[in-house]
Formats: sequence, C-alpha cells, structure tokens
Amino acid sequence: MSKIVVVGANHAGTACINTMLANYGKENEVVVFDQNSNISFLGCGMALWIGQQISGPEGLFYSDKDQLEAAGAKVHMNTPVQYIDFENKEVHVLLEGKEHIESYDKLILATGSIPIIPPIKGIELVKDNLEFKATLENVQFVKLYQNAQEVIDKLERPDLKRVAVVGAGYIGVELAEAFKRLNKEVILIDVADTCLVNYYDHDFTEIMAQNLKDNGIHCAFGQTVKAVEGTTKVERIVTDKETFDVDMVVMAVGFRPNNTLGKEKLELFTNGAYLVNKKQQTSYDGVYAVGDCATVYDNAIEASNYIALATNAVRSGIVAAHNACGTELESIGVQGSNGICIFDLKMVSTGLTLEKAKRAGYNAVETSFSDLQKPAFMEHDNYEVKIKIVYDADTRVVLGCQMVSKEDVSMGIHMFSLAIQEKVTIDRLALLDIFFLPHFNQPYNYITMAALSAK
Ligand SMILES: Cc1cc2nc3c(=O)[nH]c(=O)nc-3n(C[C@H](O)[C@H](O)[C@H](O)COP(=O)(O)OP(=O)(O)OC[C@H]3O[C@@H](n4cnc5c(N)ncnc54)[C@H](O)[C@@H]3O)c2cc1C
Ligand SMILES: NC(=O)c1ccc[n+]([C@@H]2O[C@H](COP(=O)([O-])OP(=O)(O)OC[C@H]3O[C@@H](n4cnc5c(N)ncnc54)[C@H](O)[C@@H]3O)[C@@H](O)[C@H]2O)c1
Repeated sequence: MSKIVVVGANHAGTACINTMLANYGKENEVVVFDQNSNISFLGCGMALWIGQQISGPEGLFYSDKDQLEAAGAKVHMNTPVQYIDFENKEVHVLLEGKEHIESYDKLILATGSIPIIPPIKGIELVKDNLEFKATLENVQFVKLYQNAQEVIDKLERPDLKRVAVVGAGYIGVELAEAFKRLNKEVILIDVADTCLVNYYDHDFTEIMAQNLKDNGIHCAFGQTVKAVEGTTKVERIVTDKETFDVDMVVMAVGFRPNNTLGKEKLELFTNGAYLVNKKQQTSYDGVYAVGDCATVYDNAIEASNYIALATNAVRSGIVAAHNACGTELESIGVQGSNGICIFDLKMVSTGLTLEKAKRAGYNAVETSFSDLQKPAFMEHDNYEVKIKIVYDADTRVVLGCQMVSKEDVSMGIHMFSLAIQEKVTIDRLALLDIFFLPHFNQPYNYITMAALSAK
C-alpha cells in the first residue's frame, strides 16, 4: 500500500481524489490537506449568485470533506501546507495550530491559482491572509466563496452605488453584468482597447463591447489604472485618462499559478506554473501537479501552455490519479475551449484567434460567415450567427474558431475543438455531413458556408 498526499482539494484535487478512490479503492492511503474551509466552489456561478440569477450558493458546491471521507480519504480542512521536504518526502502542515509532518510515497500538488495583484497604489493585500483581503475597504478580489459572500453583503448597503471592475476578461464582464442587474452604476476598465482580448479577435470583441454599452455599462477600455484612493474605504479610481468616483473596486485582472510550495525544486513554465508532461508528472520523481498550478499541453500550438479553466483542472486531476496509482495514461491535450453569455449574448471559442495564431508563427488566415441560425421562414427564435474559422494557409489545418449569437451555438464549438485536436483541414470541414432540419439550422449552414468560402 502506498500513501498519496494531495495538497489542495478544489476542482483539480477533488477530481483526482475521487478518481483514485473510485478506481483503486483501498489500494492506497489518500491523505488530503486544504487550507480553505470549503471545497468545490464553482466560481463560474459567482456572477449568477451576485446578480441574483440563481437563488443562492448552495448548488455551487458538489463535494465536501464528508463525501471525500465517505469514499475513503482522510481530509484535513483549514490546514495549510507550509513546506514540502521533497528529498525526504514529507509535507509540513499547520494542523489545528500545531506543526505536523506527513510522509508520502507520491505527492499531488493541486494548489490552484491566486489573483494577480498589479502594483497599483491602494489595492495592496493585508499581509498573510488566505482570503485575499485588501487594506483599503471595498477593494475586492474574486476567487473564493468567501470573496463572493463579502461582495454580496457589501452590495446590500444602499450607499454602495458605483462599482468599478478592473479587467474586462471573463470574470470582469460577468461581474459587470451582475452588478448592473443589481442597478449599480458600473465602470469596466481594461488596459486593452476592448474586452475579452484573450479569447476573441477584435471584430468579435467589439460585438461584446457594444452589448455591454447597450446594457448601460460604462466601458473605459485602453486605460491604465494608476491608483485607488480613499481615506479608509474606496472613494475613487484614477486611470491615466480619467478619474471615476466609485464605492467599490473589484479586481479581475487574471490569476497566477500558486507555486509557493514547489517553486524552488520543480521546473517551472514561463509564468511560474509547474511544468508537467502529459502524465501530469513534474520534474521531480513521484510528484504530480494538476489544475491551475500546472501547465497543459495545448494542441493548437503543439506545446505546453497555461490555460486556467475548471475543465482542464478536472481532466488533469483524472489523468494524474491514474498515473499516481500505477496505470499509465496520457492527456490528449486541450484547445482552451471556452464560452460566455452576457445579457443573453453568447460567445464561444476554441484554439487560436487569428491574432494569436500569427503571433505563434503560423501563416494563419481566416474564413468568416454570418447568417440566421434557421431558414428565414422560421419567424420566431431565429437569430443571426457569426462564425470565424482560423486555419493554417500552408497545411490547411484548422487552428481556431469563434462564434457569436443570441442563439445557443455552444455545441458547435466542441466539434471545432475536436477538429483542432485531430488536425482536421478546412477542406474536410467543407464537405462534412451536417444534418438539416428547419427547427435547428439551414441546409447551407454557416459552418459549411464558412469552410466552402475558405481561399
Ligand atoms: C469567478 C470565477 C469564475 C470562473 N468561471 C469559470 C468558468 O465558467 N469555466 C471554467 O472552466 N473555469 C472558470 N473559472 C476558473 C476555475 O475556477 C479554475 O480554473 C479552477 O478553480 C481551478 O481549479 P484548481 O483546483 O486547479 O485550483 P483552485 O480552485 O485554485 O483550488 C486550489 C485549492 O488549493 C488549496 N491550497 C492552495 N494552497 C494550499 C496550501 N499551501 N495548503 C493547503 N491547501 C492549499 C486552496 O485552498 C484551494 O482549495 C473561474 C474562476 C473564477 C475565480
Ligand atoms: N466562462 C468561462 O469559461 C470563464 C469565466 C470566468 C473565468 N474563467 C477563467 O478564469 C481565469 C481568470 O479569469 P479572468 O477574467 O481573471 O482573466 P482573463 O485573462 O480572462 O482577463 C483578464 C483581463 O484583465 C486585463 N488586465 C490585465 N492587467 C490589467 C491591469 N493592470 N489593468 C486593467 N486590466 C488588466 C486583461 O487585458 C484581460 O482582459 C481565466 O483563465 C478564465 O478563462 C473562465
């Protein structure tokens, strides 16, 4: 019997623990440490909860200590791992306030990510706090259940009327919508000249930017935040171009891998993530890393990359579990598939945008098409869809796809995800067997038409 210690039991850790226990039963002793009081909080539901689109946070958890223990793990919550002695295979923790050493045969690091805190005057963290609390009151970071609860409590105060969201990425736009739904005045600030720059090309991001503006959000794009000011609480946010009087500042400028425990010993990716192979093995024998603290293999660039998504966290946890328990299993890699829905406008993407593909050195080109989802004679619930397929002009292989519509076109993006993974050419897509029924689509549908129009 070998002892496997898991550090971090959120999405990646929980998937790993459950896979080990479900498939290998009592073959291993599984010991888990997490510094938080709860596990499995779905951050994806945070904006829905804040914006009162769901009745409460209860459904945003899918596991807990009791469930993991019933399956056979020993779980220590509120227990930060402070240090790992990789040579002697020991994890040093603060257990109920006392130092405790746990030995291991194999180690899974699932310590996730922490908010990026840019060097802006006024947004510094209170030192050594696990819940990302800032020194100036009403500067909020959004990662944990506790962070969301705090924002909700503060929003109930009638004098809290104006909110600035810094970062117009996925979290920023989702929260901007949530605050607007609560009738707050919302300013959405990004250094980039538009929103969602990490996922879509400019023609697509402009559609979302217009959607945000149409719904009353003040977009301050292309602005660099210089300071957040106030005596004890937030009173204003100052950028290089404007000053906004606000009562709350929500920081959503991205996350960085939490590599504190292994950064001295393990090989790291450019952004500090633990560099892992397709079996989730780090550079240190017997040590695996999963989820947001680790790299993924990105099929679109055919190299390691950092793509922090719950979907990747879960899959990497499963892969690590099998390898740690003795069954060799390689990840098939990812395409970074993602989606968003803001005031009913839905956008989905996978693989590389045209801009990113060019930056990655591909001779990349695009083919686009816009049409109604269904034939024009379908007079109700029939929306415009815009699609862009990015492909390599030399090999004709599909590199990426973006779609936008009020229609739910999300299932279509999975096919492009597979196409990138399997290196399908744009010409194969043009003749793909796509069924037709007026309730769903058109005979000459936009996927076929975009592929047929490829030069
Ligand atoms: C607001 C928000 C919305 C999101 N929406 C989506 C979405 O719609 N779709 C999507 O795919 N992804 C989404 N994400 C990203 C997704 O939540 C992350 O990719 C995912 O949480 C990564 O899971 P993880 O288990 O690797 O890391 P984390 O969730 O960061 O968990 C790490 C765990 O490790 C523990 N830990 C860290 N250090 C220690 C230590 N020293 N000792 C003990 N325990 C430790 C922490 O307490 C935590 O429980 C969202 C994220 C946020 C914040
Ligand atoms: N729907 C989804 O799939 C979903 C939803 C939420 C979060 N997530 C994932 O969670 C992770 C974190 O999301 P996120 O929104 O924090 O990151 P993000 O990378 O999506 O967006 C960060 C944004 O902050 C901006 N930015 C960076 N530094 C800045 C600065 N100093 N001032 C102003 N703007 C600045 C960037 O230009 C970017 O637009 C991502 O990996 C994301 O994909 C996914």
